[in-house]
Amino acid sequence: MADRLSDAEIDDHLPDNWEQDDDEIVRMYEFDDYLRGVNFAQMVGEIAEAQFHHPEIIIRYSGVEIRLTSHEDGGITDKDIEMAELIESERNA
Ligand SMILES: C[C@H](O)[C@H](O)[C@H]1CNC2=NC(N)=NC(=O)C2=N1
Repeated sequence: MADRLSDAEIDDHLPDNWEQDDDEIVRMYEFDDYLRGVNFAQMVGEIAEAQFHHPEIIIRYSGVEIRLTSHEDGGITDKDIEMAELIESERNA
């Protein structure tokens, strides 16, 4: 079990371009090519499997939305922040 973060802690630790939406953290990654978005979703899935912490991945024509929460802990934890940071690192690699 991980401790849920306070709104202030979340705000302090959210990577740029990520937002809090109730008990999730959310980021939309825009792509001008649908299959680049699909490939990005695959990469996110591989990170999720490695971390054993799984986001909701919504693939749209305009881009890919990533939504993270810690289901077992009932809210946002360090695991979600770490996943967001890992996804950002891969996206910017
Ligand atoms: C049994 C439980 O599903 C697993 O421990 C993992 C799998 N991936 C998970 N992913 C997320 N986002 N939250 C979880 O609580 C979680 N739990």
